[in-house]
Amino acid sequence: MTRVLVAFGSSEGQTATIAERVGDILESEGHEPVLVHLKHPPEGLDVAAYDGVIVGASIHAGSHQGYVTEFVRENLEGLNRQPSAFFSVSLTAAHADPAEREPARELLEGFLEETGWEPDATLTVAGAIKYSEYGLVKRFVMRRIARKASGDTDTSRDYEYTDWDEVEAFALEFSSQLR
Ligand SMILES: Cc1cc2nc3c(=O)[nH]c(=O)nc-3n(C[C@H](O)[C@H](O)[C@H](O)COP(=O)(O)O)c2cc1C
Repeated sequence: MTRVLVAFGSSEGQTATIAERVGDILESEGHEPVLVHLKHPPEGLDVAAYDGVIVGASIHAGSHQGYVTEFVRENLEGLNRQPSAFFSVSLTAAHADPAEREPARELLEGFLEETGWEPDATLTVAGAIKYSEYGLVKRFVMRRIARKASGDTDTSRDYEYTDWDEVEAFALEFSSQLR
């Protein structure tokens, strides 16, 4: 059985939910997924102990979580040696207009350039707005971002934009490369 590390950063939980879905798909394909939140990685986490690695991170104020960048930098050699994939979660990826989604792709490419990582597959995927879970400042910031990206500014409810078919296709494609 192939062991796959699904390591992620998540500030409000949507990337964690996506990582769980990726894990479920890998499991249904006969692999053994191991999910790790990189904010609290287990001691001695070693990518060499796995047959493949998928990393996920979300974008806040134009950057992915710093602790994910750090993880990729520290494990660069191992990541570039084995099957690996990266998915980036953002609100920019929720734009209906492909041209408006481009900055999400640019941030993903910038992350890879900055770290030197060359994953086999990448995905930019739309996240969520969880107004009900934000404090006052975050709600204000998010409402401004949402006005531009999705137009969903009713702070009395939450919104999920993630395209689960896209997530499933990404996980299945990676799974097929592990055989
Ligand atoms: C304070 C804040 C800042 C954000 N900044 C950006 C941003 O600069 N660009 C973007 O595309 N999305 C931005 N987002 C949207 C998040 O990427 C989106 O909500 C995502 O689902 C968060 O994933 P997480 O729940 O795993 O942290 C921001 C969200 C918050 C709450």
